[in-house]
Amino acid sequence: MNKLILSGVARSFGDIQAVRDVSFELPAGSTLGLLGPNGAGKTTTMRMILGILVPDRGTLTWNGEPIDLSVRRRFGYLPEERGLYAKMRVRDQIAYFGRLHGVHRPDDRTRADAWIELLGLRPYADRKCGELSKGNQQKVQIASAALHQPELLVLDEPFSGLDPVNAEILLDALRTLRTAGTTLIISSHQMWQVEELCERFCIIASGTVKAAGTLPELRAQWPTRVIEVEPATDALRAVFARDPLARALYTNGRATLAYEVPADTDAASLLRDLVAAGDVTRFERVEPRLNDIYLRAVGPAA
Ligand SMILES: Nc1ncnc2c1ncn2[C@@H]1O[C@H](COP(=O)(O)OP(=O)(O)OP(=O)(O)O)[C@@H](O)[C@H]1O
Repeated sequence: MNKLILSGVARSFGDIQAVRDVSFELPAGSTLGLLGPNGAGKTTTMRMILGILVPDRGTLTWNGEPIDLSVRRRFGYLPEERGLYAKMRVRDQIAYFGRLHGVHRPDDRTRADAWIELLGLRPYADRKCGELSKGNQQKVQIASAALHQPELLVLDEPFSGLDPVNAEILLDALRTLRTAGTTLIISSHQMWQVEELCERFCIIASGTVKAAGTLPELRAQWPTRVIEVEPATDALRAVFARDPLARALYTNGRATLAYEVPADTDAASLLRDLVAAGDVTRFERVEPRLNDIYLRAVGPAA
């Protein structure tokens, strides 16, 4: 099966160990959310996947081949530091980056126009890139990275700086790529967008993998249960307070109590105790969200 494999990858810069030990496998056609606090080593990992940085240790392969220049030409990259030719016009710029990756004329312009439509850039197509807002420049750069229909598209913080409408437009474009079978690696601090888009997640902190897998796999490793109860009264809070292992979580606009309880808690007897203590309008065992899993996985590194 075609896939990306990172095995024991490490990279330092002088005394700084940016990536200590990262291993994961990503089947071709799937979508990976690469998560981690600032300085975790995400960009360094992405640069090694793209063959821009050489690892000090470990191996990286795409469909069994080492990632050399010929493989790298089939990849696309939105780097963290954005860079466009300020004086070039939007359509020309997107087409130019496509040609650099082997898209011939007139396909370059046809594809550029399709991306301009997809990302809502039509009003800016003939404007110079330097005249566009930061968010629109970012969309131009995403189109430039994707024009040659890369096998693997790596996007470093693609949602940062986009307003909610543009973030939704980008999310739609990425869903289209996903449906077309493009393998996607996305680093982001925007949890709900990553949760919505990605099938797999790799959470790294201090250059090592803290948790990896699909959301059901990550949830299966979650050691406790989360219980939500309404209304949020002191009488119901007091029931949880009797269990020294119960820990209060969020309160959803103060209407809901959410507690983490040990996995072997007897939910039926907990519900009986709550009903005996007060009026319970809702009692639900909820699955932890990606954000909860992230916070637990990165721990003090966050
Ligand atoms: N070229 C470099 N020279 C020296 N140190 C570097 C270099 N690139 C990265 N680092 C250091 O390596 C560590 C990991 O950086 P990296 O950019 O990979 O993290 P990140 O997870 O992408 O962070 P962020 O979310 O803030 O973008 C940091 O301590 C960073 O300062």
